[in-house]
Amino acid sequence: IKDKRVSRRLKAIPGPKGWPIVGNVGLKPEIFPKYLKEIGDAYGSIFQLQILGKTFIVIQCPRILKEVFENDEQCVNRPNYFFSQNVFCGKDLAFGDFDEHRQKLKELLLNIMYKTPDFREVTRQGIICVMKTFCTDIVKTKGRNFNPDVPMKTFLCDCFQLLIGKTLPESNPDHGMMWDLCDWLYRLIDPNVDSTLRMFPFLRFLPGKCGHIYRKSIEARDKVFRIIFDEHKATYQHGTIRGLLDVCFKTQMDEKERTGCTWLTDDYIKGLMSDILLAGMTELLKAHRLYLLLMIQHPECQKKAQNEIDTVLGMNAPALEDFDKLPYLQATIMECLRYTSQTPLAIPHKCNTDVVIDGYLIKKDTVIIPNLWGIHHDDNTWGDPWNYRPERFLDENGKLIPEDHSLYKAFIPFSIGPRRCPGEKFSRMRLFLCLTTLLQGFTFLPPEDEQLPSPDPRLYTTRYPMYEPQFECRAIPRQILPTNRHAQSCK
Ligand code: HEM
Repeated sequence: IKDKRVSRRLKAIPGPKGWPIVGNVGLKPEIFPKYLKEIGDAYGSIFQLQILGKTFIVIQCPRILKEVFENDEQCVNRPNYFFSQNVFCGKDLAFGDFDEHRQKLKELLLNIMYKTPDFREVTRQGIICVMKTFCTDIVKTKGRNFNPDVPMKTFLCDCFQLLIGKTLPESNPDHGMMWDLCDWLYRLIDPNVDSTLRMFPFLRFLPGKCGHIYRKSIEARDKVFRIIFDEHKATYQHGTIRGLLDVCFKTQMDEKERTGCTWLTDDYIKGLMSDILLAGMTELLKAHRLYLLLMIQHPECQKKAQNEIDTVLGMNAPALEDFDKLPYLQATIMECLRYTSQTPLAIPHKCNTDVVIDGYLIKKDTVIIPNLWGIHHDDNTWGDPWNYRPERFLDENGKLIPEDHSLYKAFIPFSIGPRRCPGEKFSRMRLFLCLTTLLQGFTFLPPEDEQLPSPDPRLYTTRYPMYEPQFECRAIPRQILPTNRHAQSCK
């Protein structure tokens, strides 16, 4: 906004008054989204915080968020992250500015995931195969207490399938290496660690917590790059597509052949691969885990979903064509994503230009925090936001509400705009197939002689990026495991 007169007429963004110089630095970060929601309830659905001279704008209204995020040009960048620059050479998709290369990278990922029929089929077959192993693992627990994270982590390792077209057998000592990488990177992303290293980058070479986390992350990264990336690239044969990495290699080589050089360097491919591991595997793990917890805490919802599955599918394994035939099941998944809001503050955005919203001026380079958690628990929109109630997503005929329904518009677990999650459709497809299969085969019960944690999102320890409660449970087989009408071969 160059014209000073216009800029003066704009309102000042409200927000809590902070201390001189340090600003609102004393915020209680333990349950940060909840705390932000409380500030929003007092100051409005767009407000500002000042922290050490920097302005942060928090938005917790879907309409305003749409206006700000859906414009391709105004708010698609990211704040600086130490880990992105230093672990991924600033070339990963999720934590860098949305420049020309990242736009192409995202388009490439979306094309591979959703527009390549062969790839879709490989993914679908992969899910069906690992589901079989997953169910067998659960049967082995024989109704005793077990931590669902254990089989789930093995089962989600099939993100290998997405990347390289095969899964590493459980017996392979490198089977768990991706979880190692995710664990270390999540510690590094923690704002306390990331901002300390951004301010004092030399700490990464010194003993102490930050340096230790950084070095462990690099070690885990190098192992994954060596075993997945390097080995796969060395065995790539032009024309043969085994998974997402091969599509990237093909694009890289085709462009090199055509023009003599390519923007799609190995660093970009490695960055993309890491995003898929970090964003994909951990988010899916959280979603599956929380869904099971909710089903155990709400046995009436579990029963209703099972009845629907029995009526519609009987003993047949679910297929994607069954999506619309199981509205209640869909509603339980949507309500889980709303209620838990497992990615509570999404990934912060940064304005690439001055933006005027609702009469407020937001200056270029201001960081915008979308409080999805706050949006999903707004009393005015949802009425009873703290109840897990799948029926809210159904109409009077038991059908899923249409996408233009006001509740659907306020339901944004994958965020919105050009930077929305590219894994949305993939995740919804996966959650549908996996959770349907699980409820078809098993009834999930609380553990014996142990307390089940509450699924109430107001109680989560929100050490960023939110580690929800871990728990043990029991699973009782309901019937012989579903017969598979679709998988041709599960090697
Ligand atoms: C239940 C599962 C998931 C949830 C709730 C979720 C949620 C989100 C959210 C809220 C964002 C931030 C969007 C923004 O900045 O406005 C995001 C970004 C992202 N997600 Fe997901 N996600 C899930 C699964 C996945 C999966 C399976 C993949 C991988 C295939 C994935 C890949 C990504 C990537 C690459 C980004 C960064 C996009 C960009 O910066 O342009 N996510 N996700």
